[in-house]
Amino acid sequence: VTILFSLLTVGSFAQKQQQILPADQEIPLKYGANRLGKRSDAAMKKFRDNRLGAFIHWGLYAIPGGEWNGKMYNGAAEWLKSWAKVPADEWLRLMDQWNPEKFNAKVWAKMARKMGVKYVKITTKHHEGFCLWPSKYSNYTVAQTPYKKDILGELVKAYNDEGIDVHFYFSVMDWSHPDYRYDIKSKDDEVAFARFLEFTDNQLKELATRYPTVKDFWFDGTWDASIKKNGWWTAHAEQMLKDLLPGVTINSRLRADDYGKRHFDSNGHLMGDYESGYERRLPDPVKDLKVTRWDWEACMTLPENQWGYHKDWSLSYVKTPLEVLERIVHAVSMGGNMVVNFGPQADGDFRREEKEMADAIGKWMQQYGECIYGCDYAGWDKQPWGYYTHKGKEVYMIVFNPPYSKHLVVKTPKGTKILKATVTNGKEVAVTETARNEYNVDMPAKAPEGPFVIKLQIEENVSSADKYRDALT
Ligand SMILES: C[C@@H]1O/C(=N\OC(=O)Nc2ccccc2)[C@@H](O)[C@H](O)[C@@H]1O
Repeated sequence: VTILFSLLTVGSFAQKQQQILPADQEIPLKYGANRLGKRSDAAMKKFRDNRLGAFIHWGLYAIPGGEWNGKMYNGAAEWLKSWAKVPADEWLRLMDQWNPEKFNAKVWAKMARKMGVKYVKITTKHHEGFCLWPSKYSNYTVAQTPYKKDILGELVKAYNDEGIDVHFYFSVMDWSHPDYRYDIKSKDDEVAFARFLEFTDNQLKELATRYPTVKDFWFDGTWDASIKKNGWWTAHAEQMLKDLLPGVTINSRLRADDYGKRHFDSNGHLMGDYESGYERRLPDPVKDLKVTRWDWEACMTLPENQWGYHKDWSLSYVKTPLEVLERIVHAVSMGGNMVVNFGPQADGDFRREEKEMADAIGKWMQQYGECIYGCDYAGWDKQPWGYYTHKGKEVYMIVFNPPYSKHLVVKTPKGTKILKATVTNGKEVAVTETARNEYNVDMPAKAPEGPFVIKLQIEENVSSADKYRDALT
């Protein structure tokens, strides 16, 4: 009882605090974190340096687009089967209508390149169980639709040809499979779920071998008790993919440890290669600086919560391109990646709002992308005018809120001096030291129309004669 109590206490403590327990208090885990700290290999560096990605949520749900039997549901469109309580066999009959006549993988890839994304995460199979590839382990795939062809294969080739990395979204929870269980409550459940995990292994091996250029697996649909009670399998799935595809990255959402703890194990260590809990939310730039200790990737939707295509976006607020841009910069400023979602229409084209957003982001990234790609957390105190990112000997100021004072207050860490400040077009702006490690960086005389970047040349570990006297309070 004591051991169980202490485990539960540790577990809940770690869950709330994600605190790293002193090594001598750590509990032994067979299926906990395989590694402490960030991965430092080239494949993870590429994942991190990419910084900006796009999500593609595309499946049968795009056909009804949030409406079933004449009733509009304002929940996430890719969950319509659940909201409308549609039986699996009836839902999967949507396959007879799957024939995206406007689909052109090359057009999608060019749109992604113009937006400036360095990787695209594609839903190979969402909760509904419909596979965008001709899986030989399921009857619910593109091969059994009027379209017939391997959509996933076409997309992998088209994106890779544009120099864009491809990541696979994979939902473990599969509403089409008779052996899926939400919980394990009997021997029968155990036997059925074992068959289900074998089916899942087969599909993962199939994806890894058919599409060996895939760089990442983003697991989803892993929150049910059935998975949490099979933490061993989540560790096995990660290792199986890493054996098949050396360098591949795996998100934390796959993992559950010996006690069902997800993302961070019972000792508070991150499982997988990057945290994937920031979905439609971001860490606070002052209160949540703990996230800078590990790799993480956020993902976001344009509406409040629509991943798959929904025909009526008037049901919630739709973010402007500027609001999308600020979230991208916010994530990178805290050492994270940002993945912006697209929910293609059933015909294979994109809705106007998504095309306009991609175009606007692409224009900004073309001019200022150097403050995003390959950049990281600068470690400087957040200021109201915007965000910092850091690369090599440079710190970038990304200005979203220009002040009436016409100068931008910058507080540098102890021993760090600002040598020069230039606007991206090369023009210098004045830098005035106002106090110890405090500066006013002037706004450019003609402030750009929208968010812009000032590049700071810095010198670190400078010990200068301290000309400032602190008040003797
Ligand atoms: C990216 C999204 O991922 C999902 N679910 O994610 C979560 O449940 N996310 C979550 C839940 C609790 C905490 C943090 C994130 C899916 O159900 C949804 O359709 C979409 O594919």
